[in-house]
Amino acid sequence: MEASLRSCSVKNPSYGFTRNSLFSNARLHSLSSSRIEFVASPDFWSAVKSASRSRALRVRGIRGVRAVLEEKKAETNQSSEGNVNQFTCVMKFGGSSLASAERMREIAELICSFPEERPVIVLSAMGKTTNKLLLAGEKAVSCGVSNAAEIEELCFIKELHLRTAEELGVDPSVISAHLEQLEQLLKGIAMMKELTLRTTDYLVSFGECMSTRIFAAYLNKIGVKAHQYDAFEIGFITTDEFTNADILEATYPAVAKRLNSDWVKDPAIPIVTGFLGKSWKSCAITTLGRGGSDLTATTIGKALGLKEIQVWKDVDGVLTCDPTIYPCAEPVPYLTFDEAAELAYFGAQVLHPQSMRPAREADIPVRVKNSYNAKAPGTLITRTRDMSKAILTSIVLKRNVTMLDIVSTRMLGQFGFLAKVFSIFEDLGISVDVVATSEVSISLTLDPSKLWSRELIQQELDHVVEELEKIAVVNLLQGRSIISLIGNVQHSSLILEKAFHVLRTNGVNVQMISQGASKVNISLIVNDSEAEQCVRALHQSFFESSDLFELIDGSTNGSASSLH
Ligand SMILES: Nc1ncnc2c1ncn2[C@@H]1O[C@H](COP(=O)(O)OP(=O)(O)O)[C@@H](O)[C@H]1O
Ligand SMILES: N[C@@H](CC(=O)OP(=O)(O)O)C(=O)O
Repeated sequence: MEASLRSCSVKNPSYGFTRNSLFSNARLHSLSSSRIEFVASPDFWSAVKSASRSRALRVRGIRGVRAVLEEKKAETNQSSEGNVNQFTCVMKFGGSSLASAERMREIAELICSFPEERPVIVLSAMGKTTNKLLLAGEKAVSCGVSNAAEIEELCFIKELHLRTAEELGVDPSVISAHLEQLEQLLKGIAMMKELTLRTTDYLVSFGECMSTRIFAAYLNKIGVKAHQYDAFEIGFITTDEFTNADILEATYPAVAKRLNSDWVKDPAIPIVTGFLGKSWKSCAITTLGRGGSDLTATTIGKALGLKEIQVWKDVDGVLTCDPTIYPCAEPVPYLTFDEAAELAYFGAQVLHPQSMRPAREADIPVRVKNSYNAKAPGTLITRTRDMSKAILTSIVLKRNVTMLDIVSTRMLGQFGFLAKVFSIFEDLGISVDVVATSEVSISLTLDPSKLWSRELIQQELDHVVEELEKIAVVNLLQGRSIISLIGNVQHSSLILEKAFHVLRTNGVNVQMISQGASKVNISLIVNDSEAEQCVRALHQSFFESSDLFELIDGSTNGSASSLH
């Protein structure tokens, strides 16, 4: 076992050290009368940390002597708990990379093509399995117990997973218990005629539980030793907001300890379920919100202190806009964590909105790559990047947004208006996306899916308006879109000048505008019906013509594609 070197100096050197005073799970490295150096097992360091906040330790066998442990940096990779790290990177593969046996074979080859890496692998469910499971759950509520086994989506999922196992030459018994339990669960839902959020999470967990079992079995079959892990069994502790749970801090040391110590006992590539966790209160399975496997990957990256987090998608990295809106979108080579977080939060499906947080906290680069085109450089996301030539990075569209215009019924100079408005949103548990204010009025937008999990239903909206009307005149406007211009807000005047020119020539009236405190995002609110046309026109203007480059540095040599 490789281990880290720690040094330990004695505060009262007159006592000295002997070989006998060594800790049972530390190996002697060097010894003098006042200083001892040893190689410690991963467990040792966490025991020390939990035993003493000051990191001072009473050395066993020498009464009265206090030793101060110092960490010797940079000897080896360290996990979040100071454990020795056995792994170099995390590689996450989404549903689009795992849609069939053929794709799984290619992913196995891809992993093996990096023999210098010791990766942790995070997998999503195969293809569109999560959507199918959700649909199966909805159908089960009203189909009757006797019809539950025949639900089309259940049959599809069974067939896909059994066929994949067969085509990969894997024993179907690795998933047969799960398929059986899934059918039982759907019958249970049919019997109860009810699908709670907690049951929804249990239901969708079958997707990741099965994809990881098939893939780990396949790697073992081709001679690559792998070990399947359910995230909810290895320390992914979450809040109990079912369908949109948040990772709790306790996750980091727990996951590091489990993965590292298992590797020490029996080295094998960990194949971990993305998207899933365990509620700290109820101990039930939770999910991290749609696309949550990205967050699983960055959490593991931080827990293990890895050098890189890779998320493998079906596109050549983060693109200048959603390719389904405009196929001419181009890859963005570099992004900061802030840019990527804004982009994800404001609707770019390519990354989970919370996934940048652990990577940013631990300062670990995230690389977005294409599993269909591994040679493409992808997008590298880091804390900082050269912004000297950056103007606009990406254009993001969030549809189906509700906008509220709130005008105070009191006089100008009335203080506390903003506080009152926001306390109403807080009380109702509603998240606000974009805000623009004056002293007596506020325009804001509400997240369409209220944290990704459920629709802001009309009843809830009526309730918001009712509460706000106690202090203001309220105008509710539905069917709006947020177009977010992610980029270098140092050039905000230039970006706005160009954007408004484009929108004016396309006959579009902007209904609200806001520049975020993060200084990487300008948001424009337009009608849903005009939004896609706006994105295409903005893309053409910002990324496909060279006049912007000329405007920024007066040069005529630049190309538009160097501007992000
Ligand atoms: N700005 C963007 N850059 C790249 N992809 C985007 C962007 N906006 C939306 N997408 C969509 O995100 C998809 C990739 O994300 P996702 O489906 O979650 O991948 P996976 O399932 O592999 O994790 C792409 O196929 C693309 O259609
Ligand atoms: N399977 C889950 C989690 C996930 O991250 O999926 P993907 O990586 O395919 O976006 C979902 O569909 O939401």
